[in-house]
Amino acid sequence: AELLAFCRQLFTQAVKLTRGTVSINKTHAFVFSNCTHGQVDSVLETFHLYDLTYPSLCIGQVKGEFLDEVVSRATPQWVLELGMHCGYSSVRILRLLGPAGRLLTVEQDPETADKGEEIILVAGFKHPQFQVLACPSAEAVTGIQARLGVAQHLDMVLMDHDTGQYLTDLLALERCGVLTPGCVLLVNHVFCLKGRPFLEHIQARPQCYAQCRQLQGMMELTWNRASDVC
Ligand SMILES: C[S@@+](CC[C@H](N)C(=O)[O-])C[C@H]1O[C@@H](n2cnc3c(N)ncnc32)[C@H](O)[C@@H]1O
Repeated sequence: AELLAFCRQLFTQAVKLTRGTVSINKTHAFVFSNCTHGQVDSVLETFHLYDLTYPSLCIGQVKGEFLDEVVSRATPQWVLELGMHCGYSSVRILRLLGPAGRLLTVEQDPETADKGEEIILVAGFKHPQFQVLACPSAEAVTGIQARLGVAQHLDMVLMDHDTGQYLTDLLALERCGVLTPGCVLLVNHVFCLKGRPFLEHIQARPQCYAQCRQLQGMMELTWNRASDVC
């Protein structure tokens, strides 16, 4: 069965390679025109269908289920997502938030941000459940306190943008004091070369960061800060 799964994966990858490079326009057009508008499950299934045949930047179903499990367990009120792309992970998060739950999602490319926002709306979510910030993560993180209003805290952060930017953004979040004790960080592609400074930072501070689980390069961490040692 494992060999069969491996062969299927190889075949899928080979098919995808013949379909060119990742395209936000193609992803958006496919999902927009093939899903049932207003039905969140249909939106996700249509992303999965696209992902079977075309190259895509979305985290996909396996990591998506990992994300679901983390969100369901953490029951966050405020979630920050860095790297929205076409809105796949945003939709997964939003469907699991409680009535008071809010998502701030960041995408540096304005056209991509528009397309991702449209997919979130198509899935049936409305403002102010979520807010799209079309700017680089560094800018979004710098102004995060103003966005959080009276809450002034984040319960969960998903990093799936530019691995070379992970540490800078994390340090900025630490500095502005918006991470609540117990805040969950879910960090994708954490083991790639550009992610090394981030990994070294958290591994050097076991009193501040507890490493929980990881799946295919996506790592779950908890921010334990309760003193000045961090
Ligand atoms: C891997 S995709 C995100 C996929 C998305 N999380 C999902 O699963 O559907 C990364 C996205 O982050 C954006 N990005 C890269 N660097 C960024 C930065 N510094 N600030 C904000 N967005 C960034 C890219 O434009 C791209 O759309």
